[in-house]
Amino acid sequence: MAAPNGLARIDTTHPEKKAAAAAAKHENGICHDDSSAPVRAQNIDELHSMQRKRSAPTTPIKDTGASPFAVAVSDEDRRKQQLQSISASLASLTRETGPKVVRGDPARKGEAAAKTSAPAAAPPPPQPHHHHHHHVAPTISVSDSSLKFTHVLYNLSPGELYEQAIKYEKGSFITATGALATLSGAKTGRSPRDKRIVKDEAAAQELWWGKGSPNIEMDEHTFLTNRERAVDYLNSLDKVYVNDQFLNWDPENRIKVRIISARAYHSLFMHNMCIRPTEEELESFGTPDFTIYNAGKFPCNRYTHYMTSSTSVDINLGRREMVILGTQYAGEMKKGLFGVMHYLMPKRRILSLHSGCNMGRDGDVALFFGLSGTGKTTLSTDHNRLLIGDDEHCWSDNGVSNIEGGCYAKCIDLSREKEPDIWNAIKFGTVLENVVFDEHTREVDYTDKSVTENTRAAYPIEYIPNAKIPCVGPHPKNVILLACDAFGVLPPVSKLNLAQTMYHFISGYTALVAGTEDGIKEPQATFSACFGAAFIMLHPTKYAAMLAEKMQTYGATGWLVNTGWSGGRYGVGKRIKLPYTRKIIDAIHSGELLTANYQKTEVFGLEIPTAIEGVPSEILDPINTWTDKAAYKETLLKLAGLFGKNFEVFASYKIGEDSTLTEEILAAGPKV
Ligand SMILES: Nc1ncnc2c1ncn2[C@@H]1O[C@H](COP(=O)(O)OP(=O)(O)OP(=O)(O)O)[C@@H](O)[C@H]1O
Ligand SMILES: O=C([O-])CC(=O)C(=O)O
Ligand SMILES: [Ca+2]
Ligand SMILES: [Mn+2]
Repeated sequence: MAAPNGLARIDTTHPEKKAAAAAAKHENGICHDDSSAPVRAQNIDELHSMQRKRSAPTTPIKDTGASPFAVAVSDEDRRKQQLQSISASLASLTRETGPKVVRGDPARKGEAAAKTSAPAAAPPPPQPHHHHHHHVAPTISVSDSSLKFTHVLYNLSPGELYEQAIKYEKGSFITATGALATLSGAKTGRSPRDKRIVKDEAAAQELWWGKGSPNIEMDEHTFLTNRERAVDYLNSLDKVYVNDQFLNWDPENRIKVRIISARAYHSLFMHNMCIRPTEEELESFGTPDFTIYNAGKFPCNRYTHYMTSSTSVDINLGRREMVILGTQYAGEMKKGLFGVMHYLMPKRRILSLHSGCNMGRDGDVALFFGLSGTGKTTLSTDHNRLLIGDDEHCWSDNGVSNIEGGCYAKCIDLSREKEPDIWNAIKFGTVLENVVFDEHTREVDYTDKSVTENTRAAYPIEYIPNAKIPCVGPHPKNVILLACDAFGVLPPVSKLNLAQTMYHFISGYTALVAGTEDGIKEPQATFSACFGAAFIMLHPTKYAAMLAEKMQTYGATGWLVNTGWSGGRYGVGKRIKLPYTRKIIDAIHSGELLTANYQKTEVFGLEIPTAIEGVPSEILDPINTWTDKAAYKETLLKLAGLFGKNFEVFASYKIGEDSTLTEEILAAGPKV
């Protein structure tokens, strides 16, 4: 119906005639797009309200006990209980009641919010007190904060969190593949030097303190000061995000966690990283076992005792709480909870592990230990195997279980070819931290380190196509210790006996390359006990003894894999090609390496295979790849010296009940 000048003609036909004409056309078997019925809304507001269907009301809580007096709780009562529980979490310790909390976005006035307003909550539940302070907190029953409502955005969906982030948080964008690009602010890695643990009587006895320990003490009063600062900050906001989720896929040892945060970015990160409850599980969630107050946008007060910077990450095991001030790096929450698991699980005789974990189709499980950036996520995400988890696991009498519900992959230099499963997981729902992208196309440039080298993607584990859900498996067959050796002298793979496995597990060697830990930019040899000294709570020998016992009981084999330099040290040689490392790992899984021929290296006394399918044999012994043999020997001895020096502090400890094993472990180190 084009006019002679080529422009569409304005149609002046009466709508009724038009409908009749359309019907006639339809009869001819031709359907035109002007034939659909018009929208039924009377105005734009009504149209908009039609777009969003109200979520179906959740079913009442079913009483699981067999009590004949059990009464079903109504949806309204359940919501009220939830809000009261959140108000109790947010309660100031110096006022009588928690804040008035209300569900919903303050920007959506007059909608759901007004209807669900909760009465001010009951005082917070009594907490175990280990100390008596001479400081008696004043009771302020009336304050401005008790006059205002705190809006609670409770367990929002990724779509809702995207909208919140994009609307309210600068630096939030949707990338070309649908991920949410975010900025974590000034901190782009964890701040281990700003971590504090409350040293109450129980903690003083149970935890590892002193030289080498990551646990820097704080007193209860200082913790409460920081907690109050965080709670007051959170309550001063228009709205807070609350996540109620789980940790640990082992149903008998599941922990309920609540995360209260100021940013949609943090809420989406934890939505991805923790285990997501079903509707039903959420209904009976009740009181959390552990609560995080993430006030990371707000600094700590440097005049507060124990504060050495404006960042403070404080864990109080007695109160089962963690407070974050002065850092918005989201990994702090995930690793804070990991520390808590390192305390709670060993109490139940369960070993917590900083490791990745996957399983072959025949049920053979492998653990991948290693410090940050050594390849836990990269190597446990293996297209030929089922992924149980990439970073945090438990090993109990029943087998292994993932602690988390998501993965946290490094993205620097990420490529579709080398890491296809991680590449494809970066889609809608995934949080992409600190990456750089094209302003217009929104294509991410994974090689760009302008913001940080520690760029990260956090995605739910089911974004990996061969994830094993539920994330549990049988006892491990192989225990792979990953080290990224920037000195280039450790062999690409060695088979370890039990004593050597323990020696290297306790040593926890790598050379940090990227800045996961704030402040570290240049490569540097690092020893971190149990491949995670920053997260362990007890003395390393406690975890080592448990690992030795489990490996012995279940007949697991230990391996040391160098995912670092070959052909010379950092600056001279190159990082071992990922496809070669994958071939090595394949040969461990398949059993090929168990029956290979071995030779023993000097100094470290490591058993190295002479050939591996798909790997050039000359790289298997590092000396072959160095042109300067004298420099090789010198570097080898230097590293051996560093190992020896690091191990000195462990020489006086006994590992397990078995003193023979302890002696064997001490003898399993390099000979200088
Ligand atoms: N030969 C190799 N083996 C393993 N990873 C390699 C190798 N060469 C390069 N890489 C790169 O090293 C990085 C390993 O990071 P990965 O995310 O697996 O660390 P991680 O051990 O999971 O650390 P974190 O505990 O911090 O999450 C990836 O960016 C990977 O592409
Ligand atoms: O915790 C982080 O920031 C990332 C990580 O997995 C680690 O450092 O081990
Ligand atoms: Ca990882
Ligand atoms: Mn990690």
